[in-house]
Amino acid sequence: MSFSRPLSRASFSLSKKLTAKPLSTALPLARQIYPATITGAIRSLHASKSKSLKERLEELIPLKQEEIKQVKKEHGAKSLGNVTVDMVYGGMRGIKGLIWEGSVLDPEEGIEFRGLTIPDCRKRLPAADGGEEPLPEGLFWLLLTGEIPTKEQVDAISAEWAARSSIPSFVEDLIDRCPNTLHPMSQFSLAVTALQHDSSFAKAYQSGVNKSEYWQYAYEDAMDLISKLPAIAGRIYRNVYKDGKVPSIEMDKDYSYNLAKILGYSEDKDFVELLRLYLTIHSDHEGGNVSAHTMRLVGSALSDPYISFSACLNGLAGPLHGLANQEVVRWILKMRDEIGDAPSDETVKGYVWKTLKSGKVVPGYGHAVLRRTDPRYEAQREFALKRLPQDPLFKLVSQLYNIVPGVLLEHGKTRNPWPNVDAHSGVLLQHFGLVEQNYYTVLFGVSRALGVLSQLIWDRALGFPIERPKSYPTEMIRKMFNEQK
Ligand SMILES: CC(=O)SCCNC(=O)CCNC(=O)[C@H](O)C(C)(C)COP(=O)(O)OP(=O)(O)OC[C@H]1O[C@@H](n2cnc3c(N)ncnc32)[C@H](O)[C@@H]1OP(=O)(O)O
Ligand SMILES: O=C([O-])CC(=O)C(=O)O
Repeated sequence: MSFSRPLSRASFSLSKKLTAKPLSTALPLARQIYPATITGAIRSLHASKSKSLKERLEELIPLKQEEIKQVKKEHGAKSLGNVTVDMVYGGMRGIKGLIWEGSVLDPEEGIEFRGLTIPDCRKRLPAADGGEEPLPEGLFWLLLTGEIPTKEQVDAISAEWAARSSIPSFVEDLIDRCPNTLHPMSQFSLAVTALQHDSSFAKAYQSGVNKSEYWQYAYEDAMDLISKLPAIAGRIYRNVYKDGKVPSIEMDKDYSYNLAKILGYSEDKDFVELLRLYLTIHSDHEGGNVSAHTMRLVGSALSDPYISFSACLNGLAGPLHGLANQEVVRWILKMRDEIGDAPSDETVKGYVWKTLKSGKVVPGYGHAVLRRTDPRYEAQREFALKRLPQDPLFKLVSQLYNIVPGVLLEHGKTRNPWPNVDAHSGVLLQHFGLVEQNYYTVLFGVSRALGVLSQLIWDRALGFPIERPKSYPTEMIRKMFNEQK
């Protein structure tokens, strides 16, 4: 196996994805799946310029309800594919069992947010004044409506999120009482659960509100929760790693700037830009990943958005999922300690083999669905090549990109030898001085809120039922098929 082969294939994907495309050719996957919705959404772009997000949703919900009624009438009895015994034992891989409106993941193309790839989003979503990267506020609008908002609409969301950002003092106390040794993700999940105290959805349900109105309360909770995440995430960071003093939010600044400010890094424009990109690209990855699916499952019991999101965060905190970004940096730093910061390719190869032979995974590589370099990795690599090309850890990450896929192919087990999003994110944060690896998944969680909460609003608007798939014990599977012989 030549070392250069994996990178050249990845580079090919990169250059292919970065070629400027008109929107009409940038949407092949989405068009196959929901042509009318996407085309309709694009057509309606101009009509909706003066609307607020909630007003626009009010218009879109009855249309989507009607569309689903039609789809069920026309196609309700058709099969989406077989479910084999292997699939059931294999983590349900490949079973088409969920509806998720905001994004679709194609193994070869990567993620599309309402039909837009990551390069499309970086080109088309509004950026901050003087900035280049998309504002996550715009991505949230896109996920919810399928439309690209104007800069004014995005600014309105920034202002609304800043206005809703304060957290109750008992939640501050709760975070302050956590020992510094409690993992930041556990503190995060705990604080989000406590915010449930003020859930509009839970209160409305208790007061017996009509189910046709559920989405409005889910919307209010989602907006409040997203708004409060910087105050929570920032407080955890300042308590665990700094002096415990939490800077205040600025009402006229965007979400990423404010998060950067609370963390203590807003002076560095490049860091703020990184955060805008980071929060955009980590937001959504269709419905089957552990965090999104957990959100859907828990929310389907009409658990309110806060406790559903807290469950989602607990899933994200697993090392095979979001926590992998922490594991990647730990693994790279350990490698540097063991073999130095300018190792030969052969020495790096030996370190990767040592990890595999000790029965561990190589963090940041492989994916349950993707069969190419993750476009989120590519976006971060592009950011690094432009803004920190000489960073020594970035150089190690690039060297690993050249070597790990070849080793994993030779090892012969991993279905996808290419890097995923987590192989890159931590090294960028390290560059800007945010070196505390255990904190990284908290930032991932802030971003994931945008995807899972936008879908939860739709779940309530569309009246999706409680999730309850069928299960069997092994003994029954055996008997079922033995009897057929
Ligand atoms: C945001 C995200 O969640 S992205 C994913 C982040 N996670 C990581 O980077 C952790 C490292 N990667 C992995 O563990 C896996 O590739 C996962 C969890 C992402 C996907 O898991 P799967 O869909 O089961 O992967 P796949 O079908 O390729 O697994 C086949 C075998 O290869 C192994 N494998 C997969 N990836 C790797 C890897 N990076 N290093 C070593 N072995 C691997 C699996 O553990 C499995 O081994 P087993 O048969 O002994 O159980
Ligand atoms: O899609 C997955 O299974 C995991 C992932 O990359 C994500 O959730 O961002």
